[in-house]
Amino acid sequence: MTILDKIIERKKIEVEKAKALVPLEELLNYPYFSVACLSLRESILDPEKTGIIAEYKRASPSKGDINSTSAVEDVVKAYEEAGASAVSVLTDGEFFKGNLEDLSKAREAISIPILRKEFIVDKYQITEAKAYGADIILLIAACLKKEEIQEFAAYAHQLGLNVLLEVHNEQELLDNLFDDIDAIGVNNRNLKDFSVDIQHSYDLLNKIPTEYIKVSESGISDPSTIKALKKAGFQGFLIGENFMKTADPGQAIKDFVKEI
Ligand SMILES: O=P(O)(O)OC[C@@H](O)[C@@H](O)c1c[nH]c2ccccc12
Repeated sequence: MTILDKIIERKKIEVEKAKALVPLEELLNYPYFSVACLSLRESILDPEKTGIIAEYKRASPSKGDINSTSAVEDVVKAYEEAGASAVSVLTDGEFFKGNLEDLSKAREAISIPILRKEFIVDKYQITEAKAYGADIILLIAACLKKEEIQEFAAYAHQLGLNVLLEVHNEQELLDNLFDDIDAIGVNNRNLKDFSVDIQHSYDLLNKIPTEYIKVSESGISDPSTIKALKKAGFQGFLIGENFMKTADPGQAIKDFVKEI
C-alpha cells in the first residue's frame, strides 16, 4: 500500500464524518458559499503578477514538519504582496497539519485566488471548498477515475470554482482532458514514492492543449528554474516548501521574486 492509498483510504472515512457533522445543505448557507470566485486564468495571465501559486504548508508526508510557527494570514498576505498569482492552502490535517479554518483565514486576508489543496474523493469536499472561501479546487488524476474527474469538474464549475487537474504522466493527462478543467498541473513529485524531477514538466508540456493554463508543480527552489519553465511555455508555478522551510516565508518569496 502506498502512502497515497493510505491518504485516500483515511480521506473517505474523514468525509463521511464531516457529512454527519455538517450536512451538505448547511454548507450552502455558509456566507462564502454565495460569494463569486476569482478567476485563476486572469490572475495567472496578469502581467503585473508572477504566475507563482504560493503554498502554505506546515508539514508533508515526505518532509515531516516544515513550519509550525508562521501564521497563515501573515504568510499569505506576504505572498500576495510579493506578486503571487494565487495561494494554495493545504487543508488535510492528518498528513499536512492543515485545516479548513486556514482556508477561511487566508480568504479574509487576501484578494487573489485561493486553491483548496486537498485530496478530493467526494463532491461534498468541493461544496466545502466553496463554503470556506476557495476559488480553485485540485483534482488529482492518480486518485480518481476518469468519470469522477469529469463529474467533479462539472460540479465545481456549476459552483463557479476553477479546476486544476494534477497529472504525473502522459496517460493521466490524455485520459482526462475535459472541458470543465481550467488548468493542468504537472506534478514533478511522484505521489507514490516522492521522487522529484522537473523534467516531468518538460516531457508533458507539448502534450497539453493550448486552451489549458499550464502549471508546473513541486520541487521548484531556484528562480532560474522558473525562468526556464516560463520560456518553455509554462504559465503557473506551484511552490511550497522552498518558502515555508524558512523562518520567514514572506521574506523568502520576496527575495525569490527579485530574481525571476
Ligand atoms: O513544496 P513543493 O515541493 O514546492 O510542492 C508544492 C506542491 O506542488 C505540493 O505540495 C503538492 C503538489 N500536489 C500535491 C497534492 C497533494 C498535496 C501536496 C501537493
